[in-house]
Amino acid sequence: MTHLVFDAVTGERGGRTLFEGVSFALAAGDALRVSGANGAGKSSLLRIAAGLLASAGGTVGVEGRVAITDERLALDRERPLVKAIAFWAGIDGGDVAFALAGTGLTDLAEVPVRLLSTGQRKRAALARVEVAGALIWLLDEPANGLDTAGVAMLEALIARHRARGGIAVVATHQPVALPDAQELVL
Ligand SMILES: Nc1ncnc2c1ncn2[C@@H]1O[C@H](COP(=O)(O)OP(=O)(O)OP(=O)(O)O)[C@@H](O)[C@H]1O
Repeated sequence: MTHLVFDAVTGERGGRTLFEGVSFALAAGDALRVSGANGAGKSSLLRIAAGLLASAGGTVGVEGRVAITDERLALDRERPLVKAIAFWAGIDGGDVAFALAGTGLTDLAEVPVRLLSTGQRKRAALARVEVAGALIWLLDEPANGLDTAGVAMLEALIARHRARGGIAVVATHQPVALPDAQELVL
């Protein structure tokens, strides 16, 4: 069964302890909101969950494929958006049209990634996560740069992901509605 479990996890960066004793258990359909001051370690926690950074203590249990978004956009800047997303669909097998529609980007399909606005780039990052078909979404400040409609789109996307058995971990300073989410303050 899909799950993401932290048991007394310690996060360190550059020899400095950012957090310790962090525990939570997420199963299919669950969400976790991670908040905390700048530098508290939210991004580091997501990177530990993704297996990109080693924890300095405790155990992490992951069952299911993981997709992470951070400030970098893992899309080819020179390609039209639809082709850049399709590159990942080619690897991961997702539905490009569905991902673009779900993020409100259908009309921008032919625009090169480098010409997208800040909010459109944020939407494109979500389309890339959607197309990855992963069950565990790790979203780092996904609402930054999104307008009101964009935040509503994000909320709907996460709700749909959870309804089909996905897990969402959302590190955010913004008010993003995550019904029945667990809360973690670092
Ligand atoms: N590669 C690294 N080497 C050493 N220290 C790092 C490295 N990356 C991040 N840090 C430090 O780790 C701390 C936590 O960073 P992190 O990005 O996880 O925090 P955050 O809670 O996501 O912050 P923000 O709200 O500003 O995005 C910061 O003090 C940062 O300077």
